[in-house]
Amino acid sequence: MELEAIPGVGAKTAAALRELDDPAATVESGDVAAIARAPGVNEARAARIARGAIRRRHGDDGRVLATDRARELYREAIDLLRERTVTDYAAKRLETFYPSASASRIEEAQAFAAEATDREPAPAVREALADCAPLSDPPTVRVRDRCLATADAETLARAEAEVPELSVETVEDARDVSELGRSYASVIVLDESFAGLDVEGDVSVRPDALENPAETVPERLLAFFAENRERLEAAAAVHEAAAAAGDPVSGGDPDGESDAGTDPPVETDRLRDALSRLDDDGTIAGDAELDRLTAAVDDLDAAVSTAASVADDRLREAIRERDVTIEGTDFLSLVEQGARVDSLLDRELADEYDAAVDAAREHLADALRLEPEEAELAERVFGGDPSFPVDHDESAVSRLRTELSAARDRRAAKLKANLASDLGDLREPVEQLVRDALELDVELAISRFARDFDCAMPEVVDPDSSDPGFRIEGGRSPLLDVDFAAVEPVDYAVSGATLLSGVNSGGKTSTLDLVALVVVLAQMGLPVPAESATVERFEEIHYYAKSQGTLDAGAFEATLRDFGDLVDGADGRLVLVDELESITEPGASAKIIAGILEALDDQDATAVFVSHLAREIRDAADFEVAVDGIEAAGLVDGELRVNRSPKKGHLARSTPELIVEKLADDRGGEFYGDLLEKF
Ligand SMILES: Nc1ncnc2c1ncn2[C@@H]1O[C@H](COP(=O)(O)OP(=O)(O)OP(=O)(O)O)[C@@H](O)[C@H]1O
Repeated sequence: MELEAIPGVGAKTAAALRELDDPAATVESGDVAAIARAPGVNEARAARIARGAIRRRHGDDGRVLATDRARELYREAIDLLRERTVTDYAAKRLETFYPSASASRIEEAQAFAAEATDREPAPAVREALADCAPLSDPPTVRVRDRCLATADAETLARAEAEVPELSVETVEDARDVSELGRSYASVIVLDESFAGLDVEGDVSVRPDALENPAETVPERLLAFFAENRERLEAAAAVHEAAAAAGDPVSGGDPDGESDAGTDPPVETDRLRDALSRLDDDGTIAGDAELDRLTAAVDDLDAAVSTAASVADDRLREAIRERDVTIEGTDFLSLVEQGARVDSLLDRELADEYDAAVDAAREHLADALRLEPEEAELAERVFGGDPSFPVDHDESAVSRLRTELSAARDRRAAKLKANLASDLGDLREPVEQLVRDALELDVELAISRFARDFDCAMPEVVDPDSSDPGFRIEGGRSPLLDVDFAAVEPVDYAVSGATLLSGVNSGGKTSTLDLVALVVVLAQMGLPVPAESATVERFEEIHYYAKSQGTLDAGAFEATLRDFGDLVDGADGRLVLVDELESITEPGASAKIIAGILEALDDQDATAVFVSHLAREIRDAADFEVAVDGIEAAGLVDGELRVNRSPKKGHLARSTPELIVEKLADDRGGEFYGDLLEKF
């Protein structure tokens, strides 16, 4: 696939995406986190790219949201969903849902949403999701004790690109290799031509080394798992919590094409076991023998010096308690030549000296927890010529250190290789494990949204169906300034162009918001806050909010031009307009609105114009304008009692009319009666 063919992907972004393992498949997968691994692509951008790929797949290049207010409503819908996510990932991923005019896209999203709404949002799962995040790639680890070697320039370039962790050295012959063997603990020769090579040291010829990075640089895998430990444990916990809640994470994928199977892609116990063998810095953890050898190397110098002190103390004590007879000649030589007492020690305190040396050896072996064969080496550290304080043999210490370090490195390398081989099997499945957990957050957000606002999956019908326009039953807008529990259900259906009249604060604007929200959500493929809804698949949604007061001539002209464009090819459009009359004086407004309505009606657009001038517009129109009304049942204690569902074919009485009527009833008299007649 040409990446540049995706809407919104230019040459630069395409170049960044090509850095991904499988750019086309990743972009197509809709996996926002995976796309965001491309250099310089953040998650918001990744969501746009994923959306672009969806559009391309469905040949969906239209823009349904045609006005600022329509876009605002979409943002509000997205916000309601995002508030219900736990992870940042899910919040971004929700942005791949957009109102579409493509039947196949809506169906695809509906299938995903339908499965999502079946999910039971269990609190334990939400809790487990808190630490979930997409996997990240750790920075390249440099491994200094191993190198790759080749005589071939091409192999060299490939090796440098594929195994940045290791130095790649050029060799021409066995001598070069043997030279490397002296500088590196191990050398891996990549050329077949060196097969059968017999040089000293840990040198192997492995032409397939680049194909098996897990073997060549187990550190890479270990670093990956160490870096992602918390995320992996969190993802495992999500799977377990979901299974415990009786709603296991299935291997759903972001395209909504779920596949069967409810077992997590990785046995979580196996993953935990592997992780427990790994330290946070990518080294081996939890191996007693490795810990012993590491500590022995680290503590060697300190242990030698305490062992010497132990011997000194023993000897000091022994000397203090002994009467030493010293011959005159010895005494003379001591006094005259400053001779050392070593000879005396040897002669007079040989047993005590031996006991002190034994104590030092024992201490060293105990302190370093040495194995018998190591202890043999350690014995040589003490026991040279008698001296006080007791001396140790530095070269024996150094030999012991070399032995212990080599044993430690051998042990670590073996464990690393074993662990890397276990982790290698998990590398792919854990990607799925984490992705499924994060996708579950998306699903649960949709499910919670649907539950919180008593949603139903709408029917989205073809524009040329027998039932175009929209029909909402029991719609309750979550965008109102009242508690959702207090929102009164609204039934409203419109096919063609209609005026919506009604008392002040009757809920006209709220009705437009509800219609826009339901249509936007329906075309996103999501459930809508209504008992049921049928919505035409609109090409475009034009929602104009109430204008703030009269416009000056220039702004008025611009607005009129907008509407001129709007009525041009209006077929398939949903037009929602709130009190357009306020843009200019009432008389002119009525004529303009009548004209626009007429043009829209002619073209089979669906339109709702909220207006207080319904009567005047109807009078100014050359066709039978449909008028619906939000009716007040009356004024009770100065409060309006409103039936929130617009009544079809009904011009609602205005608030002033209601008040005059009330006065006529309450007060009686000619004036109020005459006034009422004028309405
Ligand atoms: N379905 C509903 N359930 C409960 N309250 C509602 C509902 N619809 C509207 N309201 C309440 O009525 C208030 C006024 O609604 P809205 O602004 O939609 O009326 P309006 O008819 O457009 O008013 P105006 O003619 O002044 O523009 C809202 O702020 C909300 O508190």
